[in-house]
Amino acid sequence: MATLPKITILGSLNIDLVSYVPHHPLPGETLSATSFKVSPGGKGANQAVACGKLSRSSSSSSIPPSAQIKMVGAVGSDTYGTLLLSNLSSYGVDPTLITSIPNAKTGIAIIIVDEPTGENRIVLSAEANNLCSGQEFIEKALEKGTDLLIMQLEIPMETVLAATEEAKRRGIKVLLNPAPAKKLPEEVYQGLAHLIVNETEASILGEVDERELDTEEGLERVSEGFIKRGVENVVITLGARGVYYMDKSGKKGLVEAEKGIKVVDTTAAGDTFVGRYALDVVGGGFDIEVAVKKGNKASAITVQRAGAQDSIPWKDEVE
Ligand SMILES: Nc1ncnc2c1ncn2[C@@H]1O[C@H](COP(=O)(O)OP(=O)(O)OP(=O)(O)O)[C@@H](O)[C@H]1O
Repeated sequence: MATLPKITILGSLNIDLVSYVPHHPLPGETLSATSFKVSPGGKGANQAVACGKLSRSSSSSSIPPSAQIKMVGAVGSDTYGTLLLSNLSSYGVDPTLITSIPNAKTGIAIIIVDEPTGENRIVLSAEANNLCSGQEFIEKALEKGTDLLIMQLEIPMETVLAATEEAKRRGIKVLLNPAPAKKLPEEVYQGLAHLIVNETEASILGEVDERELDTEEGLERVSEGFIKRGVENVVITLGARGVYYMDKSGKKGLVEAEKGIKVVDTTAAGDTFVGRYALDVVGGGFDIEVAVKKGNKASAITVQRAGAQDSIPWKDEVE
């Protein structure tokens, strides 16, 4: 049997503790929530789940998986850590390279959602995610046979930078989704295979006003800027407008978002896009336009469902 292409995600794992309230509490106020839920999250884990679900069938037997997905990161030695690992397994992601750090706590996001308006307030405690540093993580992320390394910016920047440099040295392709946006050193862009940004990230990293992205000419200028800095493939996701792409050969275009759908919750739309696009990167005969169109279709399914990882479609739902 041919070996499956291998994608590794090096990034964050969090547990979201979500309380739904009739209004945001005032200072000193104790408020009863109308409902509460615990759900696995973190951009790293969400993108790993997107790769896992989109590379295999929900019924597991009918379609064989199209890729092997591994996650590298850190959790605490608590029940939330255990929950995150078993959750990844259930979505087809191999969690065995994730480090459970003794005496550390798992990353937590405390989210309060005002039910009438949907406005949320979030307190993020990165905890174990902040301890994701050192050569051990880089070696795991670049294990022999890795075809693509995906990273975001919810773990220490020095880990992302060191892993990027080492991946380039070893000839392993990197897909960087620099979220949340932070300025990056220029050498990151040089030889970077795939850069996927949303509008906010594009304007911060591209050093332009967000209004510049309102027109196709503006999107072209910003993308060209990244290509000149050494990126091979640039993708800007535009929410309800769709996706803009450009590669170093000059191939470019705007793919419109799917129309006539009922948008319920856009959480994890970007993560779904990254997962579907990544599977095309390792699938052979990569064509940026085709990869972007598939990503756009998959994330249109995610926005029609509530939740984060739950809302990401399986392979048999997009084919
Ligand atoms: N309202 C929508 N209708 C159709 N498709 C959408 C809509 N919103 C998002 N999408 C799809 O999802 C992709 C990613 O969305 P977006 O640009 O908002 O990413 P993001 O800001 O990284 O999202 P998130 O952080 O919530 O995961 C879009 O490029 C588009 O393909």
